[in-house]
Amino acid sequence: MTRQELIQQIREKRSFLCVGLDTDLDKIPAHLLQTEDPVFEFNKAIIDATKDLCVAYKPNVAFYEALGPKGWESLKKTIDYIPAHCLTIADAKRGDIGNTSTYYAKTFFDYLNCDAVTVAPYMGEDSVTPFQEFEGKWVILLALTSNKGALDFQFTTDASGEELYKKVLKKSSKWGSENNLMYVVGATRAEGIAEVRKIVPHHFFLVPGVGAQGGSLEDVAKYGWNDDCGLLVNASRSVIYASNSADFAIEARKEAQKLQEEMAQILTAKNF
Ligand SMILES: O=c1ccn([C@@H]2O[C@H](COP(=O)(O)O)[C@@H](O)[C@H]2O)c(=O)[nH]1
Repeated sequence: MTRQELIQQIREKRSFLCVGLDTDLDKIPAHLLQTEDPVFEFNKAIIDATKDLCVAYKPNVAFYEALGPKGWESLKKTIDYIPAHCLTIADAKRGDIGNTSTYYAKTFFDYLNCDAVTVAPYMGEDSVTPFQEFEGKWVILLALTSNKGALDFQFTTDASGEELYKKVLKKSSKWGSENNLMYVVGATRAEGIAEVRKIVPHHFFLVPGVGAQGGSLEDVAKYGWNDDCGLLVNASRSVIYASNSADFAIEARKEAQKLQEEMAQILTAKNF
């Protein structure tokens, strides 16, 4: 999906919601465990219930890999099931020496046919650019993460007082363009979102941390907005585990709809 197509979807659906598919066998309704592929059955019901309310889905690969070959099968079936009008993000946080990164990229872009993959920048340019050689695909680079451990490295400063995450942004923004590179910026770091936006005014941000982690959608929009919206706000647990009974998809839809309605108000207030 191109940047223009993504922007068009945001305009039409009045939403910049990404639904996170962190599908956990211990949390899904018990009746699904009797089916051939509980993970896929759960995801299918969530996708059917929310596909008009969101512009992206983000399966977190860890939840699938932990199940071995069966998990990979569920992941592939899920990605194939996501409609083409939604961006498909593999949250895999990969990155290695160049030839290995190429094979990670082949896995997520060629084999699984995802639109985007999350990549960790720690190993530098040659670990990231192999992902960018895939036409029409996106790298979503970890910039300022939502977790407590972000303080361990990302906020450390050099002699000039500049934080590491700012260096990552300045350098990595030269490796791609706003048409193939986005950044992960945590919703739990409202003041940081504004700083990131100053350094990369045109790129899209994937923003986890609204919902279960307590980030504020209002603050994300206040500090992260750009002329093209520039935001994909992810919610995983607060949407997909709204209920663990037979009504789970109905309740997931209600949670997604609350977020979509708040997003529609923001988009309208911004004359978008
Ligand atoms: O900084 C980051 C980067 C990635 N994540 C991922 O996003 C979702 C958030 O799930 P919730 O249930 O909505 O909290 C999850 O897959 C994380 O691994 C993040 O939270 N923060």
